[in-house]
Amino acid sequence: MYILKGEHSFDSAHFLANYQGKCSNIHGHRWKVEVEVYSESLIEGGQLDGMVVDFGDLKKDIKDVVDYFDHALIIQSGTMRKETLDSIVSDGFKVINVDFRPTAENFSKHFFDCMKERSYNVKKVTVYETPTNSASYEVK
Ligand SMILES: Nc1nc2c(c(=O)[nH]1)N=C([C@H](O)[C@H](O)COP(=O)(O)OP(=O)(O)OP(=O)(O)O)CN2
Ligand SMILES: [Zn+2]
Repeated sequence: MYILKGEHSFDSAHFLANYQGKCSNIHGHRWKVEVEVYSESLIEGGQLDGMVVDFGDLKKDIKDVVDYFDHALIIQSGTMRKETLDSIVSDGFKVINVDFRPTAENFSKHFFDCMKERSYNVKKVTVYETPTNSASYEVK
């Protein structure tokens, strides 16, 4: 099996609601997202001869799905008081509501699904919250 890997990073803030500890506070990360796609065969003929997919196309699609979250405050829907949320939004800050707790684990599944929607055979997605903390979602 052939496996290709691409990565892209984004900077954003989040907090973990209902968490006892410092991560319940709004804080930021440079999240690194690694995406692995697979194929049993290679394209034959033409410009893509000998490739699973052009690295350039893979890179662009990873960047598209990842950059959506760049320089934003990511909030699990329903975990911030409406008044607080309304103030932040009306002051012009970029807020993204997600329907999952914004953990590295949930982001790895989220980006896995995003790349699958773009028709990639996704093998594994790894999300680094810090250089030493990461979570992966993969198919066996
Ligand atoms: N399994 C998970 N555990 C935690 C997650 C997560 O996504 N999955 N996330 C957090 C927090 O978001 C937090 O930012 C991580 O903090 P921490 O583990 O403290 O990491 P640091 O490297 O910043 O720790 P320092 O001790 O400050 O260097 C928590 N857990
Ligand atoms: Zn965090």
